[in-house]
Amino acid sequence: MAAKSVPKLDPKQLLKTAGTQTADLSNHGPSSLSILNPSKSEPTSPRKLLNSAYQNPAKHTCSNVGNQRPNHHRKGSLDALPDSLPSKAIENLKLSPEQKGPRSSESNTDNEKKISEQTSVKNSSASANISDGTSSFGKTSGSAKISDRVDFVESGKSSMCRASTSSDVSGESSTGSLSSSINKPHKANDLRWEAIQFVRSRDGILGLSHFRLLKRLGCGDIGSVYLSELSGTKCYFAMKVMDKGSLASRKKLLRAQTEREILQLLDHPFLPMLYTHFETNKFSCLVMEFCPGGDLHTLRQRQPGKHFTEHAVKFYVAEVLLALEYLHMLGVIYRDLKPENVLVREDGHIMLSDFDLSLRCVVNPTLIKSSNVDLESFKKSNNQVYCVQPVCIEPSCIQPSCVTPTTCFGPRFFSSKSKKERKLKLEIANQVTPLPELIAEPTDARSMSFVGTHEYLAPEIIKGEGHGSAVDWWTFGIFLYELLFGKTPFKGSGNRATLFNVVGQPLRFPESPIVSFSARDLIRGLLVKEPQHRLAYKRGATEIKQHPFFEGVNWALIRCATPPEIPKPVEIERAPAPVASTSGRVGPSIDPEDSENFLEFDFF
Ligand SMILES: Nc1ncnc2c1ncn2[C@@H]1O[C@H](COP(=O)(O)OP(=O)(O)OP(=O)(O)O)[C@@H](O)[C@H]1O
Repeated sequence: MAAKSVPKLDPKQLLKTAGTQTADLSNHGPSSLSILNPSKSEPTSPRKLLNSAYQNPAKHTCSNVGNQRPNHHRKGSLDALPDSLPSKAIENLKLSPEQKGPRSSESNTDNEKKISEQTSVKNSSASANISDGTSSFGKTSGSAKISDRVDFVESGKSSMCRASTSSDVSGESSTGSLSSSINKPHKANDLRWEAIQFVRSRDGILGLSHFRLLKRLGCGDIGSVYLSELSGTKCYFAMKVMDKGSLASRKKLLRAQTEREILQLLDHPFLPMLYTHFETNKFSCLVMEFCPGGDLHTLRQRQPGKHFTEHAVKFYVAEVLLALEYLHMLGVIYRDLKPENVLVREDGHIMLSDFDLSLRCVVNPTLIKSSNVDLESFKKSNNQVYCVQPVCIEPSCIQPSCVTPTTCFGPRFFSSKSKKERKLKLEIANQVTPLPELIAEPTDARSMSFVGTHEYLAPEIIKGEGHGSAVDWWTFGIFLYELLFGKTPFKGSGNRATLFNVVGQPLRFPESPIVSFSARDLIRGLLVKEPQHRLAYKRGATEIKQHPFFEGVNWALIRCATPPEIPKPVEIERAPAPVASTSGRVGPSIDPEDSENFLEFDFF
């Protein structure tokens, strides 16, 4: 599913055409927020922008993707373009460098160019460098060039990483299972994890030749995903294989890098586990958990009436909500929620996949409500607010905000009181009051990018007003609607009509199936066109969790709840390697240097 940018449309014109006024389109959101680290790129003409941002779908067809909707241009595509771009859209595209987000609309081809230049420089230099996808997060410190996550990268032969973050690391990562399980504590007892660690400690390095590629599971805009076995272990993985040459020529290196960096951060039951990442001369490979249950879009098609029961929906969306909350806490705005990207794991629980459209930004978790003491009186007496250190810093975005000046690392609510008094008060608080409420989500981040899937695009993205984490709550509302009703609420006859509907048409519910009041009320709260009035805008996922729709959900134990459906065990065919291409080779074959198996791949 190709990620595409779509031109910004003039909101007023959109409204005029749509003929309905449900949103205050002149509202441009909080004005105090600005985009950091502006792009240095020159103004780009709309067509040029689109040409670079969109790839001709015909060039990148994927013959074996089973889960695509009939409307396969679900992300922005050329057929969404108005015949003549409104002047505002053109203005938008000519924003001064200060106003542009570096990844905006993927229009920032210069940025990607830089990456690609850096890559080629690195390619020609020492081949033993090890890339560290996560080290860019430490950039603000200016010194941390080696992160504790280097062990996820098996080889740096031709790293896609920025030179400044990887060039100091050389040699094979000195990983052991100890450091690995520190990085991913939830995987300490995972057999697949242990198998990877075992092979790595035995052979020193992991590469393509350690895997048998059994079957292509699907392909996306930046690579193909293969079911693969770590040879001789009966441990199965989903391996995403990306052709680096193709990524560079299509200016997708940055997207691939973003996805890898985000995957390296994750350790959550409803998000993919990246077991390892390695590079060959031609390919960049991500080895992830394999989800045999397919995706929720395909699963929905198999339900009676092509929609899930409310009970099942509650389960799936609750898990997705937790995954989004975790991502936001890491400073990741997901931006691409849709049933196709929610995979079903072996145990029936979900796994959110596909992070190449995600945006990383700064977060400043903030305590907004203490359980037993009024925050204002804290501020008066202590002038301190509970704030946790930002988790990550993406050079390409975004202004965060902590609502008040903060003292980081730990609550110091009672500094003026004696130790004894403080202890007592804390004990009482712990007994009788709910947990403190902490915002750890980038609710104020703003990006000007134009990415997503038409039916799921938030109005503020379409209007080009800048967007933040509230876009994930909009998409969450559309997602909830689609699972319940079997269709999305604003779908028009074509992509362009859909965009108009999203911005201008009011939300309506079909008469059937009958859906509870609380479900409709939650959808109404989420699908508010103005992000600042949308549910969860201020306090993030907490607001949604407290909605009556989720009454009875045990958030802490949801991973132990029984899923609505457990996938049938997959018969893993012992297909003899190599996997030959089925539809004529599109991508290059792997040469002997890349793999002893001489595999051939289809790409894109
Ligand atoms: N961990 C996994 N387990 C099972 N199948 C997977 C897994 N990851 C991906 N797939 C399958 O491979 C397909 C391609 O996935 P991929 O993430 O590369 O692209 P995509 O979701 O189509 O979107 P995009 O074009 O934005 O990258 C998916 O549609 C899915 O069916």
